[in-house]
Amino acid sequence: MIIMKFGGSSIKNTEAMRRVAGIVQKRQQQQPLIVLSALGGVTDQLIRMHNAALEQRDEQIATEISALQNRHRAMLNDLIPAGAIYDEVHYFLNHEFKRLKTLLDAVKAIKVFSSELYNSVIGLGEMLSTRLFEGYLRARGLSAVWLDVRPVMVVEQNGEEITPLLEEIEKQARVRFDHHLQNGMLIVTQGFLATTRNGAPATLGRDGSDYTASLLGAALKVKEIQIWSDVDGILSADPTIIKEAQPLPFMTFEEACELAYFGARVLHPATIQPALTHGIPVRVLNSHFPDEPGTLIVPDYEETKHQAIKSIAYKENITLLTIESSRLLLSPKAIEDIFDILTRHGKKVYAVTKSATKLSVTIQNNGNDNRFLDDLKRFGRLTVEPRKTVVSVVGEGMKANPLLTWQIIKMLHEAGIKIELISQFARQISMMFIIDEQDIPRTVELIHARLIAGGG
Ligand SMILES: Nc1ncnc2c1ncn2[C@@H]1O[C@H](COP(=O)(O)OP(=O)(O)O)[C@@H](O)[C@H]1O
Ligand SMILES: N[C@@H](CC(=O)OP(=O)(O)O)C(=O)O
Repeated sequence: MIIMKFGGSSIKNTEAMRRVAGIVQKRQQQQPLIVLSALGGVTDQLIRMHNAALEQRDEQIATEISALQNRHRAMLNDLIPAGAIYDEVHYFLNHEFKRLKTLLDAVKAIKVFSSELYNSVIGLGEMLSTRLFEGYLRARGLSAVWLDVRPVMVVEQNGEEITPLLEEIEKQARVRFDHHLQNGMLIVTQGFLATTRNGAPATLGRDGSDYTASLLGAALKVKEIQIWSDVDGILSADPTIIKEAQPLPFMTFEEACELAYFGARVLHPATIQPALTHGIPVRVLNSHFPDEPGTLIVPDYEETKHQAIKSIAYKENITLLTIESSRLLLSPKAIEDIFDILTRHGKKVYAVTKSATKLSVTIQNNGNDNRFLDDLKRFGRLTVEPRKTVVSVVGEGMKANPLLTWQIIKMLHEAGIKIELISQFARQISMMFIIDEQDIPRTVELIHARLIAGGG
């Protein structure tokens, strides 16, 4: 059995969905369980609708709802001929659109943010896409069944932190999925969606469908977890900057995790952990070119070692905070308190460096609430530098080549690119540094040309 997860880019229109159905049909012998995201762009649209409802912007809500309905209905009309399956899916979609209106009315009525309402609204896209796809598979004559992932994907929610409850997920997956699998059915289910232990709607976070795939893969002990996207695998750099970026045939779990964490959007960073725990290989494939081999992510293998740097990733919208105070010299508790403040305000920390009296941390700039800065000022002189980027270069071979760090620093210095902060563990597979946002293209191009495409 395998998991096949298709992201929004793979099912964004009728043609794409037909292609995906063909891919699944060809691999039926491997007993795939299919995990789908919402159609490309739909989750963003649902977030816009939710925000419009909070701000009572009725006209915008009406326009967005009709665009969403038209898009799904047009696909239904194209994909499924008139008949019982069409009627069933049509009824389901209408029911979900009505539910969406009710939820948005509730958001408008209470006028304050409710995480339950928010999660219900933004999770609706996966309900629509999966029902459409399952109906289409049946219309093609395949034995498919639509299953609701929400009672299976049980999580604990603590503020913004989501922890999947693995034992419960495994138990629920066995109870709800096993007999369909034994009957040879193609299960179609939703990525991204989850439910808290108390039954409240939740999600696994943006781009979380990859994580769903690996959690289900681990729960059902599958042979392989496949992440199907719109690129030929994990590439040597972001293809939007480097057109000639090349797919990497193999990666270790550790390399993939680092790259995903530092911005290689093609894979959600949490995907690796459940797969790693159970030693299940993850393969990243292109739904536009399904016969390409893609990238296979495995615990370890020899060939990786020869190329020092394999890929480069970056994460924008980073703020560099530096606190300068003699308290940092004398009180270890001050550091604990600083991290406590960042955690309480939901700030994800990417890199940290400390000297005798200075502490620098880089955080993702999420949201406009800057009250945490006032809290941090209590500790000493605070410098806030926004619009930074964390860049990470990754490759198993870096362990054996400490001079690479020096080469990168020298190269960027000669190009006039200022590095703000460097973070690297000794004998590790990655190195990370902070630059100005405006220097991203030049930095990525330089490192890719000289140290990745050039072979290092
Ligand atoms: N190193 C990388 N390798 C592959 N893709 C990358 C990388 N860095 C960024 N990307 C981007 O990630 C995109 C795929 O992620 P995403 O749009 O979330 O796909 P999906 O809808 O399939 O989940 C690619 O189209 C590509 O532009
Ligand atoms: N639809 C959700 C979950 C997801 O994973 O989407 P995608 O696979 O298209 O990145 C989101 O946009 O966040």
